[in-house]
Amino acid sequence: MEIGVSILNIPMLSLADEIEKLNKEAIDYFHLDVMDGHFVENMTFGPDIMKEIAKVADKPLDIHLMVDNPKFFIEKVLDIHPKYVTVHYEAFKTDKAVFDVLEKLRSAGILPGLAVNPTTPAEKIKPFLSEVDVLLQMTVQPGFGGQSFIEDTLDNINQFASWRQQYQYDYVIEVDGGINDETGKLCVENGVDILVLGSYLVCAPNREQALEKVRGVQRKAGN
Ligand SMILES: O=C(CO)[C@@H](O)[C@H](O)COP(=O)(O)O
Repeated sequence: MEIGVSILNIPMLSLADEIEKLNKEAIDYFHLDVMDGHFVENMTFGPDIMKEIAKVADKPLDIHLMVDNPKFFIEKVLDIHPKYVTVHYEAFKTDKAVFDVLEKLRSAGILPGLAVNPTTPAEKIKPFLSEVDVLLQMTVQPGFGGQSFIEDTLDNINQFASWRQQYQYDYVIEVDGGINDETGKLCVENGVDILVLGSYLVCAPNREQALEKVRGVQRKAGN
């Protein structure tokens, strides 16, 4: 099990300091939520800020594009070499457009991811599973941090885990939204590999303890 930290709930003006602090914590990725105010009703940052983040972050970047026009952003982040770039299934009008963008990422040396909103049935994602390295199941409606985990999303998670086994796919399953030690445990028990921690970690009075709680639970479960 790996841990990404979503920086969405960090005040923008303290981003550099907070990233420096988070560099010292036992996390595996910085999860960057890019929002354009169209695909979701919130706006965050664009390529220039991500380039600044890349200069201070010493963990791999996991970019989550909650935008209508992912191609625009992809072109502009190639030179910061993120590990993953994840686009939303719901942002595309045709399956071909989804395949094209996943291929574009792979040919640029970036591991392609597909994100799924809580209400999107797993069946819709099935055609793309052989082409993705990360399957990001949103466990809240995307747009804002601090929401509660939607338990119904466990159905999709189970389905993705079972198809992975059945068809020998090798994508990792990531969850994002409302993740804490308890919901994280539930997710890992259902086949999740990467937990994105947002407000649970960023707003914790003691981040090390908060992380230890999540890692401790997983250790007991043997993951
Ligand atoms: O992408 C999103 C929300 O759209 C997430 O990354 C949240 O930022 C996670 O924050 P918490 O729900 O854990 O507070």
